[in-house]
Amino acid sequence: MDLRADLDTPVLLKPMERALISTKLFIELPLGYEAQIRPRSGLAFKNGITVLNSPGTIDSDYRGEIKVLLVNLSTEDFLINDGERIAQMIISKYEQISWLPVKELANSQRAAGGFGSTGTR
Ligand SMILES: O=c1ccn([C@H]2C[C@H](O)[C@@H](COP(=O)(O)OP(=O)(O)OP(=O)(O)O)O2)c(=O)[nH]1
Repeated sequence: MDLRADLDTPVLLKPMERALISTKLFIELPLGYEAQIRPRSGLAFKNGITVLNSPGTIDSDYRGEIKVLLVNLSTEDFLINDGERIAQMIISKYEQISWLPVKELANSQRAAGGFGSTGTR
C-alpha cells in the first residue's frame, strides 16, 4: 500500500538532507509479521528521493506512529506536501527461530567463500 505524508506544513528537503515524515498511521500487526517501508521508484528516479533506512522495519509490537525516513540524494530542493505518496509498505511474515549455539557448522561447497569468490567480477 502507498504511504502518504500527513503534514500540517510542507517539509523542504535540501540536497543530502533527511527528515522523518509523519503518516498519522498506527497499526497493530499479529506476532510473526512485520511491515516493510520501501521507496517509490518514481520519486527515486525522477527526484532522487528515497527511504534512507530501506527497508524500514515496523515491528509487530510497535504501537507508535509509522514514520518514513526520507533522504534527498539529488542536487535540487524537494518539497514534500501534505497527502503526497512518499513510500510504500508491505506486510511480511517471518520465521521465528530458536537459536542454538554450536562449536562448528556443517560443511558446504561454498564454505566461507563470498563477496565475489566464484568469479572475476
Ligand atoms: O522507517 C521506520 C522504521 C521504524 N519505525 C518505527 C517502528 C519500529 O518498530 C520502531 C523501531 O524501529 P527499528 O527497530 O528500526 O529501530 P532501532 O533503530 O533498532 O531502535 P529501537 O528498536 O531501539 O527503537 O520504529 C518507523 O516508524 N519507521
